Amino acid sequence: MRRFLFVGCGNMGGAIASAAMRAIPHARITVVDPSPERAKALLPAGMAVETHPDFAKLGEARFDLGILCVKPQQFAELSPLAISVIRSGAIASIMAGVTLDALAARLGSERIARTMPNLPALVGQAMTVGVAADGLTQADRRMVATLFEAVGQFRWLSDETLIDAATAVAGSGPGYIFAFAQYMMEAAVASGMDAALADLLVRQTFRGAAELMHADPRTAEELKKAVTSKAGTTEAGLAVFEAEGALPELCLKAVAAAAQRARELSRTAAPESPRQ
Ligand SMILES: NC(=O)C1=CN([C@@H]2O[C@H](COP(=O)(O)OP(=O)(O)OC[C@H]3O[C@@H](n4cnc5c(N)ncnc54)[C@H](O)[C@@H]3O)[C@@H](O)[C@H]2O)C=CC1
Ligand SMILES: O=C(O)[C@@H]1CCC=N1
Repeated sequence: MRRFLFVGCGNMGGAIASAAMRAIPHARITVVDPSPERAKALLPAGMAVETHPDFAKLGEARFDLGILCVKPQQFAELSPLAISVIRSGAIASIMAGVTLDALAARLGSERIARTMPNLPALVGQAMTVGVAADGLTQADRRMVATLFEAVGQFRWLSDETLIDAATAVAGSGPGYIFAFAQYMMEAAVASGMDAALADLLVRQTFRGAAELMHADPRTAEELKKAVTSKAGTTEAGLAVFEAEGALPELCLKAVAAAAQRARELSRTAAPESPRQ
């Protein structure tokens, strides 16, 4: 039996805890969240989860893995009691921009993984990367990988500096895709469609394109060419997206800006004193 402690059960904690309950046999899940009603609403009905508003009743409890799913500011405010419970086992953080050094300094433990999942965890299709501190054992690494494989795909990174780029591409990536869908819907409405039809056309086009890209071994560029007829409509649309300074350059700039923000968050969340 694996005992998982979820610290924070909002969008991401709720999604990962739900998947763990479904996919990991004998997982025993405990959730601490000051909004237990919201937390329960985000978890599947009828599943056995112990939910607490704080750590008051957990002083003696021990866990195999604590998963930190709070915002970085909320992490900074965790009580000494919370920290002593969390560090009873291995620890996985999903917080953007909180480094292994900052985690180790605050938690007083080296059995830590810093991970970055994304919101499609809600439908079991997350992309998660992780980087392990030296103190994480092989058994801990397998436990962390098993947890994140329950919500999608998981890869270990060998270098922590890559996690900022991974955050900019995959952590934030669904937000860019949803923004693109939003603008396509707005363009469809501007072309005369009603909002419901625009919504249907864009949702199904995104779903179909994503499933094709998953199922078909051709590269994204090859698939793009398969849609594009010589002197046809796609070519006309792509000429706008691929004009100088347009989408390719915007993607480079957006990923660089998000990675830069991740680095800034790391500096803000840096430990006040270096770890011993
Ligand atoms: N939303 C996203 O797409 C992604 C978010 N992340 C990271 O996940 C973390 C959580 O993000 P969301 O789930 O979106 O936020 P959220 O606001 O939905 O969830 C945070 C939860 O933590 C709870 N909380 C606050 N203080 C607490 C405490 N002292 N003890 C226990 N629980 C406490 C809140 O009540 C809330 O339910 C952030 O650090 C973010 O960087 C990582 C990847 C993707
Ligand atoms: O926007 C953020 O900071 C978090 C991390 C990746 C997705 N959401």
